[in-house]
Amino acid sequence: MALLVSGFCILTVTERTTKAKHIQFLSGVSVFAYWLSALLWDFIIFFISFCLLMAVLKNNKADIYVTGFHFQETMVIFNLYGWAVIPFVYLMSFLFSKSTSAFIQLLLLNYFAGTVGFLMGIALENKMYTSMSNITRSFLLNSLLLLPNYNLARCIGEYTAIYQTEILCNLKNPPDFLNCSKESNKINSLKNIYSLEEDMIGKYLIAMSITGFLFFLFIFLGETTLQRLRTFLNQHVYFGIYKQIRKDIVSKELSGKSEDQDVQNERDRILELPPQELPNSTVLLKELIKIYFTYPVILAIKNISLAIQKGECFGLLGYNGAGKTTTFQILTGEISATSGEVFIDGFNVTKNIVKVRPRIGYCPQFDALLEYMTAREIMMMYARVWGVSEHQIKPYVNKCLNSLELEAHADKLISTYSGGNRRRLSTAIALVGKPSVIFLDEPSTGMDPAARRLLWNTVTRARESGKAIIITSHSMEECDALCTRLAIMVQGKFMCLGSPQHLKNKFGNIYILKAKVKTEDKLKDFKTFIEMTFPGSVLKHENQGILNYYIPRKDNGWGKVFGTLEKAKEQFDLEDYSISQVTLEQVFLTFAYADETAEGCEKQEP
Ligand SMILES: Nc1ncnc2c1ncn2[C@@H]1O[C@H](COP(=O)(O)OP(=O)(O)OP(=O)(O)O)[C@@H](O)[C@H]1O
Repeated sequence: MALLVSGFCILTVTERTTKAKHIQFLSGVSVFAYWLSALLWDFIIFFISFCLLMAVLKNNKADIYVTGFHFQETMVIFNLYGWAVIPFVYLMSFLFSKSTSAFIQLLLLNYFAGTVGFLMGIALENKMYTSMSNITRSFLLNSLLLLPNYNLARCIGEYTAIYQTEILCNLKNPPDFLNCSKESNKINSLKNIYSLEEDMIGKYLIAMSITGFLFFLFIFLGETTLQRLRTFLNQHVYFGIYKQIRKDIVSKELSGKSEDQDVQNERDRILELPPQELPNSTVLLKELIKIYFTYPVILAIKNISLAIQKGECFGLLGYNGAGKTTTFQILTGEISATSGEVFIDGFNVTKNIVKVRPRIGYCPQFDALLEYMTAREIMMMYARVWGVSEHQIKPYVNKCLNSLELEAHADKLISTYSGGNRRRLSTAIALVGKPSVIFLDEPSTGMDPAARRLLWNTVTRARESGKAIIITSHSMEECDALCTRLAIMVQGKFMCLGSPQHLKNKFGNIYILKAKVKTEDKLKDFKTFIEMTFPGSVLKHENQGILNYYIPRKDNGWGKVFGTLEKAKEQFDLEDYSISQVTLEQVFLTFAYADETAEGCEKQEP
């Protein structure tokens, strides 16, 4: 039994750690429905296993458990055990982050609760521990009642003892060690088997009925109230203490003031908004701070403010550890902010998460997929959860699968998918239903160029249909292609904000010149020519006659640069040349420099 029931933790741990549960909540599944359906399903498995066990007992002529009314009694014991132990395993599974270790440790716990617990219970009842006070003894005995496997073992133990005695007392010559007249009296009043008397199973059955309900209640409270308690502690206790003892860091790092004019303008605009206008943006972050109170304390988000409207695709760029995923986790209600407010479609994420969840589509950084389903099945499940009507589900799912060219893999198990196909499917799930905001955390990781283009088209179509999209990516090409606005995050702060073109114009105050000189003897002259004609130009790279220059834009228009290079082409025997504007990647790299050189750093313009 311990082996069977401990297995029920595998899915709950997997779905929690892979975030598949979070995605289901975002799709509109209520906490109650999620756990109740898990309980019902596992109970069906448990019941089938119980029936098989009964068949084995019957086959082995273990009549005291199966024949006549005994079958009903065995059924009551096992069903109440199932009712208690399944929520118990679910509750315990919250302590683990790996399904395999959860399974092994719960297996040991359940096994020893049933064996060692059983022996302990008997020893305590028989007052073998003479030095123990009665209070301690009854405390330990009552504590053991919290363990479903202990209750099962005691029920089976008492039950077997009663009926075994009955059989022996009915023999012609009952054994002498049994006081059969007394035992028969007890057995004759069969109703007593459920009584609360000692040697009867009543109290264990009651314990299982109550604990099953309590465990389920704790799970429900853990999913709802615990999150609120954690938020309260973070916002009012830990942050309050931190503000007192680290005033210097709070005033320097968390003030929210920015060196960058665009970031500061956005912040001022949001702070000046009257409270009744705050909910008008599709996504609004107001003075958002997230601190992880670990050792050492991590300032993951340092007071950022941002408003995103319908039809916008906003890119959140930054190096590993900049705070992008943390921002997403707060926006989707997975974790709470330490300070500040976040609104989605006018609803405060912290205070009204139930209303916020169905407005969000989320493709997390690591695929939150249920490996044992096919793409079609999982899409149908989410479509159903989103409320797509039953007769439309099939065409709807086909359309979604087609849009990311997944139909060829639609009926294969997800566990057999390649990394790129998993990302495609995760993105398709984020787009299911009618979310007004879609969060895509590095959606194109591992995709081939064709799949990436397909993704871009799908995202652009979603944006044009009026959804707000927030995307993180390490591909600057992708951000350039998709984003209407973007921000570069460094160590939890926005360092710049605006459209890709605006940022290129603002920070890319250089041209990039690539030229190939045919003959070696003209190379030196060409270099001197460039340095004289464009003072301040820098030779970034040289290889086999190919020169790569950064030319300052100041006083040098496109016309002047092209005109000069056209003349130089003949004069210095250039095989070819190209002039381009700075790329988004180069803008991004300037902030990398800032990230590496200083904490809470300022940007270095190229
Ligand atoms: N659960 C956590 N506990 C403690 N610190 C955390 C936790 N999650 C994130 N951090 C820290 O917060 C900071 C921001 O992390 P985050 O995952 O948001 O970065 P990111 O920009 O998404 O990085 P990547 O591009 O690698 O995904 C990092 O310093 C990280 O170590």
